[in-house]
Amino acid sequence: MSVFFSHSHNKEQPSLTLDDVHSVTLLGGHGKVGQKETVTEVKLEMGNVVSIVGPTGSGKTALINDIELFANSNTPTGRRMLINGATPPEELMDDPSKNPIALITQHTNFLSDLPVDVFLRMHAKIRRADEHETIVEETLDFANQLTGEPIIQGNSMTELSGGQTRALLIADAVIIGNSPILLLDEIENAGIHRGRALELLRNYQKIFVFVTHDPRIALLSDFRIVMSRGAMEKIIYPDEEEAIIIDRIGKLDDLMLRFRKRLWEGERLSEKNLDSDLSALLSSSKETSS
Ligand SMILES: Nc1ncnc2c1ncn2[C@@H]1O[C@H](COP(=O)(O)OP(=O)(O)OP(=O)(O)O)[C@@H](O)[C@H]1O
Repeated sequence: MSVFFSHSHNKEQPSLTLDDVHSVTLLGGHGKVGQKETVTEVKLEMGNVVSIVGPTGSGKTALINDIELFANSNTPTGRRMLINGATPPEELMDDPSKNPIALITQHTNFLSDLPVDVFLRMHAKIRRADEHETIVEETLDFANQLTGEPIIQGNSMTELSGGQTRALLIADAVIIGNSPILLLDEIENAGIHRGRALELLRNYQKIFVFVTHDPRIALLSDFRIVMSRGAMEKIIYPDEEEAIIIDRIGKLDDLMLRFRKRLWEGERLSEKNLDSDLSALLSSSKETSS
């Protein structure tokens, strides 16, 4: 028996409300070829923003699925997931109003064709009756800061674009659902402002776990879990040098976004505008580092 399956980890919590959740612990299992994971224990605490990085097929989605499924040595990875240091009670999985986890992927959708404001008001009345009017506004405002394309309240949920849907799903889970644990699987491809999203999310004390291929999200996280061949291989905390680099990566990213916008607007790219954007980027990087 492995050392981390200690007696205390086998305790089951009697019952738990969303506000009682303080931490999630992952106890390592094995990788795709049965190799034992080098990282045997990871603790995610309230307020943490964490990224999972690694090449395609390295097991990033399998890792967040373990969190979502309350893994208890019963998934292909053999991992275990604990809440507040103990095995979560089964009722958490069965009752959506008690489940502390919201998983949002590129394929998650709302199953409703109601107008946006009607849907949000209905959800808010069920989840947070006493403050439902103000939180609907807060939710829409938050979603609109995440997406480049403002959401029109009267539009039906099914008319939302992919980016708007992802933004509203996140806002709804954070504010109305009040989920303490949010798992976000590659949402960066869905028209969400990444740097801004992280800044905004940090205003809410939650555990945010990003599966990401985006360097900006990975470097802005509190730490990153590096996956390899289905296993958690390393945990990396950003150091001072990375804190400096992130500023430059942000500028490179902004440059790419500018080019993308030009393409969207039907412009033809030219060497001249590439050169002028690159030299503006280089001179602002020099100013920052001097
Ligand atoms: N520890 C493991 N043991 C057994 N199978 C695993 C393990 N980890 C991942 N797998 C399997 O390997 C395949 C690829 O894993 P996964 O989809 O999680 O990779 P990924 O890093 O999310 O890939 P992508 O970046 O392409 O989305 C899946 O079929 C998954 O079930």
